[in-house]
Amino acid sequence: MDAHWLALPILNQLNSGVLVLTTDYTISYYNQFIERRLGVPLVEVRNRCVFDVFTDLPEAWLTRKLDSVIALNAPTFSSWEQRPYIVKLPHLRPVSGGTDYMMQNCTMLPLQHPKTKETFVCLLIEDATDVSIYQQELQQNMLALKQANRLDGLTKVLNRAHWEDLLQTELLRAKRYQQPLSLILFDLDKFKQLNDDYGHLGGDFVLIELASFIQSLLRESDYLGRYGGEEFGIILPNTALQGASDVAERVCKAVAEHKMLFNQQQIRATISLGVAELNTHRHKDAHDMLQCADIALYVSKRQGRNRSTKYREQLQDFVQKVNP
Ligand SMILES: Nc1nc2c(ncn2[C@@H]2O[C@H](COP(=O)(O)OP(=O)(O)OP(=O)(O)O)[C@@H](O)[C@H]2O)c(=O)[nH]1
Repeated sequence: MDAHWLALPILNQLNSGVLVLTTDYTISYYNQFIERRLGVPLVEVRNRCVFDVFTDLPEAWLTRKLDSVIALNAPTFSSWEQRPYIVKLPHLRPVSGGTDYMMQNCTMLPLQHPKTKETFVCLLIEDATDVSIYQQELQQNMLALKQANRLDGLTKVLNRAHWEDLLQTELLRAKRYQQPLSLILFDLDKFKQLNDDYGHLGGDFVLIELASFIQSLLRESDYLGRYGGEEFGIILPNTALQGASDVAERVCKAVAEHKMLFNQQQIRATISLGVAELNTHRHKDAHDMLQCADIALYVSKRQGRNRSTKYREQLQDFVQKVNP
């Protein structure tokens, strides 16, 4: 069967762009897919240089590609991920998802006229806008999911699992590069009473408010995490004991002075803190360091709350005496 008569109707119904160029880059043909989007009939631009008609084309890149297709007599492909579009065309999607132009996969094919033997290059342009938008959405959702997995649902600071992983990573890093590393554990004082006075919602409000307030007092390189109910931890990379203790004192004072408003009632809360520095000889993992900070926190509680304590060896004796 002679199939020539099929070509034109099919080319014009095709849901892809077909653009045919001569070897000196003049337009020989484009189908209705391009015509509709460009708004210029083929007869007006036939035999004109493609770079004069599509002024946004990446000329240097495209001539290199076209020349190699002609020279090698082999097709080449460019995906929207490498180059979002070659021929700048609007997409016809009602909801653009932030993309103004049609994302394109483009195959460049060498063609030869059967009679004249003249060489042409055909650019087959597939609309990849939908795929690119789905991929963007997927990436955004994956990112949000990853973030959600790392954050505490109530306070939106790091959750315990992720925070502990970070502590272990920072501990290994500090040991490897012989840098200091400190840790603060803190716990809200008399939080049970606060829950009783203002209800569980009031308690939740205080946790959320203080987590965000304390976060604002820290460096971006410090990691605040929720360790348990009303217990939190701060990892301070590259910080020695005295520096971490200064941070703890500053946070303790700021929290005590911070007024919070819940249901037209003013709430004040205090915290007790324990500070420990990494001892490369004694601490083999994050758990050992946490234990020291916990002892220091315990001492702060025993000594009247609303204060911070630096960990030192003698505190072990203090704990022993109180809890024989
Ligand atoms: N609202 C609220 N309360 C919580 C949450 N997690 C733990 N709590 C409460 O925090 C209180 C902690 O009480 P305790 O462990 O006795 O400590 P405390 O009352 O803070 O006393 P000290 O730590 O000794 O100062 C308990 O009543 C828990 O129910 C939470 O997510 N939201």
